[in-house]
Amino acid sequence: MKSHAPDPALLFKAETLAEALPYLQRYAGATFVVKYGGHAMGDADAAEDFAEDVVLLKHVGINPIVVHGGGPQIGAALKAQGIESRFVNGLRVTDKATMKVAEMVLSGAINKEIVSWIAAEGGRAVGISGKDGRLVTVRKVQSEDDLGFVGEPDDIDTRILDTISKAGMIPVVAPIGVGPDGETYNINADTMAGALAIATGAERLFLLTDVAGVLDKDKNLLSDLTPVEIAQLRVEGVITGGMIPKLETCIDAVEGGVDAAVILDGRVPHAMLIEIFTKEGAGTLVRLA
Ligand SMILES: Nc1ncnc2c1ncn2[C@@H]1O[C@H](COP(=O)(O)OP(=O)(O)O)[C@@H](O)[C@H]1O
Ligand SMILES: CC(=O)N[C@@H](CCC(=O)OP(=O)(O)O)C(=O)O
Repeated sequence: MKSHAPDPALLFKAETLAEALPYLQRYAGATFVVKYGGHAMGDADAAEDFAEDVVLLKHVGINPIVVHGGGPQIGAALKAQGIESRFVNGLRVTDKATMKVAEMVLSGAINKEIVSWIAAEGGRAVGISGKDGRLVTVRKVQSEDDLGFVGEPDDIDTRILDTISKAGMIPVVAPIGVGPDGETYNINADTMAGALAIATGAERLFLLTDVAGVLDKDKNLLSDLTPVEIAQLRVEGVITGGMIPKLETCIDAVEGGVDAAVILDGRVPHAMLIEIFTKEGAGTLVRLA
């Protein structure tokens, strides 16, 4: 197990711990929702750094809530079983057989793996999905093509999250919800994280992915964006693919009361701490203005 003593020189760009202290204490009591994407879960070192960061946040009085993805891992498991996957607007068409595999991968494998990483760093995590404690009740996503068991959060009951956080533990949530009649639904992990950030009154939403943040047409990092600027980038065709729903989630979050949403590279060591505790920051920060 690594030491949790923060290295002020490395992490906080401060000369002394005293200089770093105001940064550390600034967010005490706040809730941060951290979405760890399937693409960001690269190697073991990245996972260890991620878990270490989450544990450190808890140590300094922040309530981290982890929401994880697992798209590539679900894809691999489906392929191994000879089940074809199809996406419509970035959402996986989910029939009963696909849902079974997705739940096995998300709730059974990835969720518990993240709980183990956090335990290895000295933290206490509780792995759940949106079904537990009826955390997330969904409505079926309506689309021209029937997407099957794909849901979007309709009603969120945060009591289970509050209970876990207040007990000094870290909730780790798989992007699965319960339908009105108790059926299991697949939810896009970004959407799930955004909805939980709004429902918990989170101060920050972090979306950890596999790029440095939002890049402009010359591939330079855009460090700050407003919803108006995002709309402009979409018109210019600079934002495509998976970045579109990601930024829509950020806009929904900040319009829903989250102070800022940040897209950053989960493969970079301690990217989240650098963003939170240094003046330079990391990734792309989305704010209302
Ligand atoms: N302007 C842009 N800046 C950065 N990434 C972009 C941009 N436009 C599209 N992308 C794509 O969005 C991807 C991130 O979305 P996605 O693959 O859905 O992430 P995740 O699996 O982590 O949720 C990047 O890897 C990149 O290929
Ligand atoms: C409905 C839907 O598409 N659900 C996603 C849930 C996982 C996810 O979103 O994972 P990433 O963040 O790693 O992409 C899926 O089945 O892939």
